[in-house]
Amino acid sequence: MLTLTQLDKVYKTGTFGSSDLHAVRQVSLDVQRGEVVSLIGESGSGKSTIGKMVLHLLDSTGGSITFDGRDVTKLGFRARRDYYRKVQGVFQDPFSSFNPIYKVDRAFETLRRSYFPRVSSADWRKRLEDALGAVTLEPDDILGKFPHQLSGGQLQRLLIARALLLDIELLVADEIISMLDASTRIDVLNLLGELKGRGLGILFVTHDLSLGNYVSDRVVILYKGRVVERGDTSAVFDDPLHPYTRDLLASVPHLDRTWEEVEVEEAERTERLAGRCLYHEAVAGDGASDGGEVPDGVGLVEHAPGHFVGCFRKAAEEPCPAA
Ligand SMILES: Nc1ncnc2c1ncn2[C@@H]1O[C@H](COP(=O)(O)OP(=O)(O)OP(=O)(O)O)[C@@H](O)[C@H]1O
Repeated sequence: MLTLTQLDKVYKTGTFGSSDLHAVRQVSLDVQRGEVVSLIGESGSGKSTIGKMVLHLLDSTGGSITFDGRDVTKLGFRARRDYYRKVQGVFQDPFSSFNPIYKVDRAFETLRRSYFPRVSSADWRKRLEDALGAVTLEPDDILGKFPHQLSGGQLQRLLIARALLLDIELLVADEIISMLDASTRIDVLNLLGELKGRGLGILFVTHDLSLGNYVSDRVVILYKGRVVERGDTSAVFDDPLHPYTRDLLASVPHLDRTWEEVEVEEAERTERLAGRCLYHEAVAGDGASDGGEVPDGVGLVEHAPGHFVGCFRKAAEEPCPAA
């Protein structure tokens, strides 16, 4: 459904845009219907920039984004409207998504005016109630209220309901639960699970590995704007290959294992992978040059079925440890 191919974003920074900040480098990934793909990385790794490019809130500087085969990087006004029927985003801070001086109903009214001007009031009310029901909100508890009269979790679910009114096929969920308390978090996560069950594709942006592990079918690990590893969630979490992924995972406490057990496992893995780079080994094995050429066009090699890893250097400028 959604395919990013060698997507790039360079921000112009500094006085009069004199410097370049390469925030996203050659990122390739895809999201299919009915699956959750998590984009995981530390702050500044380029996750939100990718989400915003998918949502057409930012222009890319290279590569392509296609939705059902159609390039969506250069949509005109009308085509963009159609795209937003199918693709919507929900962001971290639900409070800033609502204008505090208007009742929350206004967010739905603007949607109705833009997309459903011919729908009767009775029909609209029914659709609204269905969408609110899908996110387990009672219309009478919510409608007619100002944003400050609702909790963060209620507002976040309202935003998801608003997206659902459009019959979306892809949701970009950017850190949508990081501002919610623990009990509301699980409600929203379970809601995402339900929506996925109904065929929605979700690009889930998070810096939280545990969340990524909990919700996703596949994960994409991003470091300094590059994909360093991606694959089925269990493959990446059970056998992290890239040094960055291993560092990330080693820093997460495990409820089911002691630190000692984790340390032994990690020491074994470190010994197995020391001084190696699976990417360059695979490239050399293929008879390709070892000079940083990209054999598959995305800078990753498939180490095991569905499990891809990039060069073991930790930044594009650094030398490969195996070089
Ligand atoms: N509008 C902008 N102009 C210039 N640089 C930007 C802009 N937005 C983001 N950046 C820079 O691009 C890089 C990636 O930022 P981005 O917000 O995509 O990262 P992130 O992984 O989503 O981080 P976080 O989890 O903190 O939101 C960072 O170095 C950031 O400072």
